[in-house]
Amino acid sequence: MKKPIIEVKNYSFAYENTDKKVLDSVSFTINEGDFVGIIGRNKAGKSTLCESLVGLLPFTMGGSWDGEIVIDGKSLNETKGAGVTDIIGIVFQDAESQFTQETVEDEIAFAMCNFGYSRELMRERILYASEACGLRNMLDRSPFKLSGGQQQRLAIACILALQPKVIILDESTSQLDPIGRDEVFGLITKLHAAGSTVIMVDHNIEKIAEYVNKVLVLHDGKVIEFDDAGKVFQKKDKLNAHDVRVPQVTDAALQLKDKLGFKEAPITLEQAKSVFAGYKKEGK
Ligand SMILES: Nc1ncnc2c1ncn2[C@@H]1O[C@H](COP(=O)(O)OP(=O)(O)OP(=O)(O)O)[C@@H](O)[C@H]1O
Repeated sequence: MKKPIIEVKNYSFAYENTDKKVLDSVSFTINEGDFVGIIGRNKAGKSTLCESLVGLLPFTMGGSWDGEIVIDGKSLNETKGAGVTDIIGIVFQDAESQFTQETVEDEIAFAMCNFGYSRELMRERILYASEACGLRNMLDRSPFKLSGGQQQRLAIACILALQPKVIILDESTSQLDPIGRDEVFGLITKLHAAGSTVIMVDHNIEKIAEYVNKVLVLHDGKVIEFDDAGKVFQKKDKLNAHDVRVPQVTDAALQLKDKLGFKEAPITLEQAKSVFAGYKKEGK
């Protein structure tokens, strides 16, 4: 049986000086090895949820909360948000603004220095993270002179050097061109295949449908759906009512569902190709 790595139990959160619950009685469990996409309209609370999962909210940045978040068996309420950097790490949208060092190598080393890693361990992890993220031949380059996709891969390498079990990407592909976006999705797919648990916030529904296995839909701070991606995207009417669209291929297939009689609409082009190829062969 899969082991729970993130347990969110009836968690509510309000920013300082407000009593509006930006997250309202949120409960869900993510297991080791899951690849979860978090979707929802603007201001649904997605970033607030991600920052809560790493303990930044409320413990570093303030705010009031209720309920509990447990990361790999550690309650953030008990650790006051600390002690989970080797379990869970977050990559934000604007990688460049977080860089402070003159070279890629120093940037990857930076967090490890702060955590007091030995020189040998740092060297080992720099090689591991730069290799995994395709930056091994760029260690002496300036982080500020990399392309958008390379900068996001560097931001991921900085997190990866700490070898967390869970990586969260909060809209980290939204400012990238299609090539940069594919670079990041390609890297994340590799990390997931190697055993990492991945949580990804992204407005690109097609990419989410293509890559993740579970989808969590947030709306006004509440979890509307949390299930296998294939199941969630069948619920077009419910998602549309919460300002979330389904993949275009699913939308089109749902319109043909009754006529063609398939049980579940495909959510990716690849799936659609095999569903519709079957119909062609059978001459239906
Ligand atoms: N530092 C803050 N102080 C007060 N309110 C905040 C703060 N940050 C976010 N909010 C509010 O919390 C709500 C949820 O914001 P959040 O950024 O978590 O949503 P989101 O789903 O990530 O949105 P988007 O898709 O637009 O990035 C919004 O109403 C936002 O205005």
